[in-house]
Amino acid sequence: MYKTSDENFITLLEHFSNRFTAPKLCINNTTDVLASNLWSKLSNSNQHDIELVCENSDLKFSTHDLKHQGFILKLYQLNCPYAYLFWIINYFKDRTITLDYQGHLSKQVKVNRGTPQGSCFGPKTYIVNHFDLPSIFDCPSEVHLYVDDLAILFSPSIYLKYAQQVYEIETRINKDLLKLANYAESNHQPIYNKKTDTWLRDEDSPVLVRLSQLISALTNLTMETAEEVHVVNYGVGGYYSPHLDFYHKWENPAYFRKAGNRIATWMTYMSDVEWGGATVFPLSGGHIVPKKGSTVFWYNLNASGEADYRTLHAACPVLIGNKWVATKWIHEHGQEFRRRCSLDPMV
Ligand SMILES: O=C(O)CCC(=O)C(=O)O
Ligand SMILES: [Fe+2]
Repeated sequence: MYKTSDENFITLLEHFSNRFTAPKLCINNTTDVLASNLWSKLSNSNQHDIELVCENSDLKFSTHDLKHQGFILKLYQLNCPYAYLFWIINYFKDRTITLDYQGHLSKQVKVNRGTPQGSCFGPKTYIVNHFDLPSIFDCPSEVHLYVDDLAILFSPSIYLKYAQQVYEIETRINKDLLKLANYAESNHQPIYNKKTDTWLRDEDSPVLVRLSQLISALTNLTMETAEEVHVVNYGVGGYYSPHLDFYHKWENPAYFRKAGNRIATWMTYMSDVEWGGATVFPLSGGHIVPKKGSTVFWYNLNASGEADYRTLHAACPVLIGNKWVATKWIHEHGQEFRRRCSLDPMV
């Protein structure tokens, strides 16, 4: 286990004594569209910080998300000598970042989290910041910490002998995840116990065009009115509460005029999840364990266009690993000759 001895900080000081200039981040392999989006977001707002650059990153527990304020507090709690503390406060103070896209420099963006890319300050701050994390959990048999993730392993010898046990396990898991959230809060660390997401348009990559073609071929539904691909990432503790994918007309009539309701959901798991993260359908009693490359497809509406409430579903918390899904919501308009209507509301 890491100890914050003077020696470690002296090493840190040596490494960083020459590094007071603002780091420059180059975006490579970025399409013009993405870069100009990024560019306009940056120039239209002074709210954005380094988070914007890392918006698709899953390194939620890494030092990218290390808030400087929280880190300083932690060092203080660890009785870090004042001389080093002040040096580090100074090091983070007024740090800015400039994006370089093909020689075009953005204006400077204030950085209040993360450590410069490639610096050895990163791993060290990570260790200092998280070294006491495993101790907060009561229940798990093991907690593993990685630079980019955390794994909470619950007792491997749980056999479901009686129904009550399910409730007990759930209570234990929830208790520990709550502690994790509180820990994150007091360390000024964001914990993404919901999900992080982004949307990908067909224009972004030929792969997405092929995906749309594949979905259309397999479902016999048109993708003309479908939504962009919704990519979602869940870290440890990440979940999605029970919900329905379709909308009700009274919620947003304009939405319905455009393409109709979400007739069907196509969801591809882009990763395996070591433990947890299943998609559950509580009303129909089914659950799907994520498996990289596999897909779930279901109709949200009956053939009459009526909402099918049996499609209520949720994503269980991830306990070990990381979960990635890509979802395509397919709409009603254009399916008239592809999925025949029925007058029977139950069909
Ligand atoms: O991640 C999952 O398993 C479910 C995701 C989902 O239901 C949604 O994004 O609407
Ligand atoms: Fe959903």
